[in-house]
Amino acid sequence: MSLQSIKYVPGKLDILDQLLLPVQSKYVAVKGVEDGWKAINKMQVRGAPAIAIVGCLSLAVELLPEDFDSKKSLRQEIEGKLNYLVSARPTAVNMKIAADELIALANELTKDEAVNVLEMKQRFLHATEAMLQKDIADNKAIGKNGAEAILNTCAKDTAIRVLTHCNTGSLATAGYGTALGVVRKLHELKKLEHVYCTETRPYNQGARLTAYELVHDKLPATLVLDSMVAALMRAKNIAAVVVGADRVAANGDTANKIGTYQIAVVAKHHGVPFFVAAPLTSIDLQIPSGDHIIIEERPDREMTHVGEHRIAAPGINCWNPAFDVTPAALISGIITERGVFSPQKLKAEISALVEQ
Ligand SMILES: CSC[C@H]1O[C@H](OP(=O)(O)O)[C@H](O)[C@@H]1O
Repeated sequence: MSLQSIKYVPGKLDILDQLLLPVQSKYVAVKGVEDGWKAINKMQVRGAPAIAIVGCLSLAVELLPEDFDSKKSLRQEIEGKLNYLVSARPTAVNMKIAADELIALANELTKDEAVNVLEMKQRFLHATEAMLQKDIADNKAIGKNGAEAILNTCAKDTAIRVLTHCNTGSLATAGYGTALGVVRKLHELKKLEHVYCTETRPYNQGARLTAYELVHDKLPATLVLDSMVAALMRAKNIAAVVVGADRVAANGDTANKIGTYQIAVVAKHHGVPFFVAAPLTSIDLQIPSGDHIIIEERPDREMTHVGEHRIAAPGINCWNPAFDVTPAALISGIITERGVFSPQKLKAEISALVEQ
């Protein structure tokens, strides 16, 4: 059982094909940007941070053997290929933010007369490669900050039960995870009595991926159906919900896997704190609210079939949005690597951090 979703050395990128998990653990080569785009679009790799990392590294492996006759031509290649990668899936913002930052770096290096085209390529490659370790460090910080925030809402001397949705672990990131990183930290602190994970229809990130990670790490865990969340909160004394994010708007509205919104509504009804865990690279201060987030709609077949087996009547219409938006009013806190923020103060506090 491998939990390393991404394997990279300069010139070689392999990803764990998450469409085959948990039955088969198989790595597939990503030899360039077209492979990267297809792997992201088909969801062989998924999860907002992992999408950005695999997208950018797919460009790195493509550029490494290439020679460029000018910095301008290299810059044009970088900008064109990164913007193409952003088009693979529209909702998660991490790929867009990474693309914008790397394009800004390419523009800066193009203007710097002290940098030749070879050095420009090397510095670009190093910037993409740095994403791997930074993501793991961010996730460890998110885990620590999130565990502290959740424990602060509970009686100090008790281990707690938490619920999570979709997959936000090592299979959605470079390692450790965001919301699942918080769960891992609670376990490390011996404060996790039990974690419940939803199956997360129709791609089944919970049943296929989160359960895979929890069994691998030997955490006390139970899989529940998406339809069980209300009954679970009534019966099992859930202390907190912690989920990931694909895009957090400036007012704290959060786009995340479909089903997150209704979990937040049920948590409100039961008085259960509801936390979002995400790196700053998932926060889009350029959009004022969740109304501006594009929600990806995916193929009907993801709903009508499980693998090759049809489970829905032929001819039925389907609606398959991959995400929904949870209003900031339902979110207790947004857990990041730089701290935990109330949605109402997010924009002001993140802006102040970025300006530092
Ligand atoms: C840390 S992963 C964030 C986010 O991505 C997942 O969506 P998908 O599996 O479609 O890429 C899910 O919404 C996670 O919460």
